[in-house]
Amino acid sequence: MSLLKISGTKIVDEKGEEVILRGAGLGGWMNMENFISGYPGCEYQIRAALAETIGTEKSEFFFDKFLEYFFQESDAKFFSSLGLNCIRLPFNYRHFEDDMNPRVLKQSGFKHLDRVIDLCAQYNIYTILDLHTAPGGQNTDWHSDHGGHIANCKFWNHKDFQDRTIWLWEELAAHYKGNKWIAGYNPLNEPTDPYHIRVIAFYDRVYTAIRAVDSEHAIFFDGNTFASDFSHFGNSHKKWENTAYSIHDYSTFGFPAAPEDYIGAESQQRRLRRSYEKKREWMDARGLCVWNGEWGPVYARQQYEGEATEKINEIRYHVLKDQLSIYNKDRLSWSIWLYKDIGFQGMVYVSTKSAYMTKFAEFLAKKHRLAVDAWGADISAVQHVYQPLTNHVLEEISEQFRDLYPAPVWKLSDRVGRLARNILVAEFLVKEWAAHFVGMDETQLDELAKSFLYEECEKREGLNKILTDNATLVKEG
Ligand SMILES: O[C@@H]1[C@@H](O)[C@H](O[C@@H]2CO[C@@H](O[C@@H]3CO[C@@H](O)[C@H](O)[C@H]3O)[C@H](O)[C@H]2O)OC[C@H]1O
Repeated sequence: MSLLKISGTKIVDEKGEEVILRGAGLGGWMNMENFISGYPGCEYQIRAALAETIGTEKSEFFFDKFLEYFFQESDAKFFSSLGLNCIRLPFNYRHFEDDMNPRVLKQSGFKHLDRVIDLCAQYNIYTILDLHTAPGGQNTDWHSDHGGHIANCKFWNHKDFQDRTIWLWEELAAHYKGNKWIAGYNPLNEPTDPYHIRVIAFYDRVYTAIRAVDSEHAIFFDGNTFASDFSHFGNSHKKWENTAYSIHDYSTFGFPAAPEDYIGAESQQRRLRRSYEKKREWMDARGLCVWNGEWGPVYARQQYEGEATEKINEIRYHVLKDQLSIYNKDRLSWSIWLYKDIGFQGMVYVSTKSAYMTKFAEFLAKKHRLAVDAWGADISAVQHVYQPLTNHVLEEISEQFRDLYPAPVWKLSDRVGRLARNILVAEFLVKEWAAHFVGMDETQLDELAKSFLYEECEKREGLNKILTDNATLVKEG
């Protein structure tokens, strides 16, 4: 067996036969996220708060146990039993480099990443390494773990952050060179470069750096603006070999803010397809390989949406199926977001009866009510608080100055409330989250982390069935 390669529009094996990668992202693990792992704000904030609250030793013990339990052999076995063959592994640079000790590799970063890559390999699952959080933060959102929202942020304006990212990829490429179960490297998740050209210059640099160390692994480049826009890429692809291009195909119909209930009407299907086709236009015009690195609806939860849960989720499954039928026709490789979480989007989720969910039940309900997680937020309970602020901006700022990048992806009305909730209010909740750990000993911390163990989790059967059906469909096709 040799490494997978990109050949024209396809991913191929050593015999030149097409391999369609179908799977999920392991978000919330080596790049923790508020709505996935169950806390407010950003990972660096809760790590600092927990260390302050219970001490560094206990805090590190908890996070290490969390990493250990989150993905184990039983997860790989289950995942492969569904007929899926690839896991995207998002990680945070902080596992490999300390901001106060830049360019010194932390070998400890490989402990869990190597473990999971090897476990997946044992079950014939490819992995794709995804740098989800780069030094300085490469996008406007919580998942690049920098605590701000400015698109023209540190990563794009300070060469040193880019240099450190290049250095990190050199180290990673040297470490993983030759590993046949790694399908490739995804050097930067969802860049948001308001000028659209610095991202291309960065890709040139990271491509050259990786290739100098590792000439074999495929590279998967995300489009700008949350992997949706390649319109400024021009002829850049001519410099990049063995490279595929990643779109993130989230449909508004799969979220609480959908404009209407999805019933599969012709106009809705057209909208679904159009939004997908627009993202891959640049690749299609040039015969390049497309990978859908993130997509998928979020789901209603009994504890929040009550009786409406089932009906909402049927609608979301309908969106999911219609997206898959588009992808199947195109023989598209995809990675659904998300393998495991606390119950909003994952194929597998932490049980409401678990130690973690019991301890945090009230706190998580408050977070939900305050809509402090931007992802799929239901803002109905707090809209009245933020509407005056939106009105204020509308009254005081003339139309010509309202469209701040990433507009039109971020609309003004979303932007004002979203930032206030997701950054400002969330910050006040960080210490409240950490306070739940006061007085816990290692046995109790272990128990809490164990809530994320596969054996303790529930499965989103409807979602898994649809994924399996489609994985098989394509194999037979
Ligand atoms: O870590 C992931 C993260 O990668 C992902 O990021 C979001 C992707 O979607 C972005 O909004 C979409 C932009 O395009 C429109 O057409 C879609 O309707 C929007 O959903 C969003 O701003 C990013 O944060 O999200 C989930 C995280 O867990």
